[in-house]
Amino acid sequence: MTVHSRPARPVVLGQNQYGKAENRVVRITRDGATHHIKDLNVSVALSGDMDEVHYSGSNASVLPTDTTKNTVYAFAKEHGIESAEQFGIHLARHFVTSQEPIHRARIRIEEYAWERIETSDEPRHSFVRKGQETRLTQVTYDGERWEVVSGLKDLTVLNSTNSEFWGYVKDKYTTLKEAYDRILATSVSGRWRFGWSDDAQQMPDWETSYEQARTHMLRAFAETYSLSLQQTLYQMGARIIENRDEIDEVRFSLPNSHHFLVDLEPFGLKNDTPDGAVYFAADRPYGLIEATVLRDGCEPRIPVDLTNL
Ligand SMILES: O=c1[nH]c(=O)c2[nH]c(=O)[nH]c2[nH]1
Repeated sequence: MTVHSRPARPVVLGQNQYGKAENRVVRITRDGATHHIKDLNVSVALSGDMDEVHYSGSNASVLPTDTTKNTVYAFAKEHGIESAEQFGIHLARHFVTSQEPIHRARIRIEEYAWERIETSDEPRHSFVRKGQETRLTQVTYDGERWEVVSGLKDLTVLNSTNSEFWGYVKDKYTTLKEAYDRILATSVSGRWRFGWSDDAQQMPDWETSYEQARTHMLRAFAETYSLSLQQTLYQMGARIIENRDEIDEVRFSLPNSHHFLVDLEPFGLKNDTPDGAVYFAADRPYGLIEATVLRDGCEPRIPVDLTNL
């Protein structure tokens, strides 16, 4: 009888790779009052001597995908993110040179572009995602009266400081730690209703109105020292009502896009340092904060559920 170390197989393993996909890394670098942001989605795929884990389940050559995730966050803190290319090269070299069974590393990175929200003065820690927003309007006419509701959706904004959240109700299910310096980020969905309702009235300049409402809203987001997203929302609406006579009502639906400070202590790295930090940008679940802000004496007419508009 011939003894084979491995039985002849009618089936063999082909190309394979593994790793952690879509690590959402936000790196804030603080240069005094001026902050810089790098926002990446990093996917790691490793391959090499990985036959055994597939054939027998032996994990002896497997660097856990969880470790590849931790490496991405630790490198973002330790070495910074100069560019997506430089970051990808650094990671790929690390996996191939530090682990004998790993022969190839493929790092895919999407980078999300942000630009600064310009305010009249420092500090500079407010950003808006480039080219994301959609402008909206709804016009209704019954032969006599007009109703115009305009607005936008998918306008993503972020403050890298000047946001706290504490002093809230705590019951037996509350585990949230009070935050004294957190990232505040949201994707704004907002509608505003014009006071113009009949042909005898002076019609607003729609283009100027949109530009100005957007600018006032962004400035209020950037300039509010926030104790909650609810407070920031109110300021954004109030700023539009105060500055734009043609607008009587504003409604916002604001997802609270949570950014969690990554615990890098196990790797000997202090994350929350004066020169900045690395965050995990979670996409769900998210807090959802919604409210209407009105000119005093005006009727609320924008539907509560913005998806119906
Ligand atoms: O700004 C916030 N408002 C909340 O109501 C809330 N709830 C929560 O868990 N985090 C936050 N943040």
